[in-house]
Amino acid sequence: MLPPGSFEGRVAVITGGSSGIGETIARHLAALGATVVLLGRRPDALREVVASIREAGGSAAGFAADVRDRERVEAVLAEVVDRYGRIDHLVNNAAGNFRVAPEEMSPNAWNAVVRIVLDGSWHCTQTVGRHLIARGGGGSVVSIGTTPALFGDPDTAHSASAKAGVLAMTKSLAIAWGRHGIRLNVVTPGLTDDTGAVSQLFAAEGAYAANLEKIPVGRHANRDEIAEAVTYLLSDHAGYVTGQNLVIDGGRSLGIG
Ligand SMILES: CCCCCCC/C=C/C(=O)SCCNC(=O)CCNC(=O)[C@H](O)C(C)(C)COP(=O)(O)OP(=O)(O)OC[C@H]1O[C@@H](n2cnc3c(N)ncnc32)[C@H](O)[C@@H]1OP(=O)(O)O
Ligand SMILES: NC(=O)C1=CN([C@@H]2O[C@H](COP(=O)(O)OP(=O)(O)OC[C@H]3O[C@@H](n4cnc5c(N)ncnc54)[C@H](OP(=O)(O)O)[C@@H]3O)[C@@H](O)[C@H]2O)C=CC1
Repeated sequence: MLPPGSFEGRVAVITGGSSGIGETIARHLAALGATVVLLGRRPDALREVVASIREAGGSAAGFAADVRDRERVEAVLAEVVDRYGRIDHLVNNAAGNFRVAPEEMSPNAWNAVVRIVLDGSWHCTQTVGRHLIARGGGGSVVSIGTTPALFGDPDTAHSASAKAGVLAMTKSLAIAWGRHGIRLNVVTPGLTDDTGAVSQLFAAEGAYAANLEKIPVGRHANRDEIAEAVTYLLSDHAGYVTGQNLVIDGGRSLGIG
């Protein structure tokens, strides 16, 4: 969708870039010229994706990091700046989720998800934001949202609450950092094929297919459709767009709100 070379000379950090939607975002950014830096907990998964991006002619590196670990996040991002001289873009994509009734949820279960989604996004965004401000501004951040953050979901209150926090963080920092030329937006996907969310949340026989009847366009999203929206919002073509939430769910949430 974007002209080739749109991200030439740029460095983009993608959390959870070793699988699912994050992996596809990384592939798109690399194909558009960015050096992509992937963060995730599993070194093997990172190695595999980095190798395959390089084989396709892209520039990529992977760093094992749990986004809940502030010290590790800061150390990794400092190493990225040392190695490449800059960070221009951040995609807060890493997330954890599982279905559990709110009255059954343990404190640790709540914390696991909230600390990955909300705290992890904060750690990465504040660290990258400080770098961008120190270098004189510019740059952009996209965080991945979820429709339950907008409308609620009884089975994933931890995730919905954390993602609602990410949306509020995005709007708040868009105001605070607009004067530095830093833009922040959210992309909110509907259910997307070949992702951890589907295997984690729609594992029951027939559950994923049954969801189709609720989607006006009659199909689930594919990962490329989400990645294209993310690359657009990160790019200079979206230079006047900040603090927004782009919902890409085939119309699923229309009529709910
Ligand atoms: C209409 C459209 C709606 C679409 C919504 C889709 C939104 C999608 C959002 C997503 O984020 S999808 C991403 C899916 N991918 C993943 O979840 C991969 C990463 N996940 C994980 O690493 C784990 O699942 C994790 C639990 C989130 C974190 O792993 P960690 O190793 O840190 O935690 P644990 O020690 O395993 O567990 C912590 C705590 O949580 C309890 N717990 C774990 N799973 C469940 C479960 N299925 N049900 C209830 N509780 C669970 C676990 O027991 C621990 O609690 P305590 O036992 O210690 O009290
Ligand atoms: N797929 C869908 O239908 C939808 C997805 N979303 C959102 O899209 C994003 C991607 O989802 P999806 O592709 O399904 O997810 P996946 O489960 O496929 O991928 C999640 C990625 O996040 C990484 N990750 C998880 N926890 C951590 C952590 N603590 N630190 C660092 N990395 C971590 C995982 O790597 P590792 O395990 O190696 O750490 C993995 O690479 C998420 O934000 C999700 O909430 C929103 C709506 C719908």
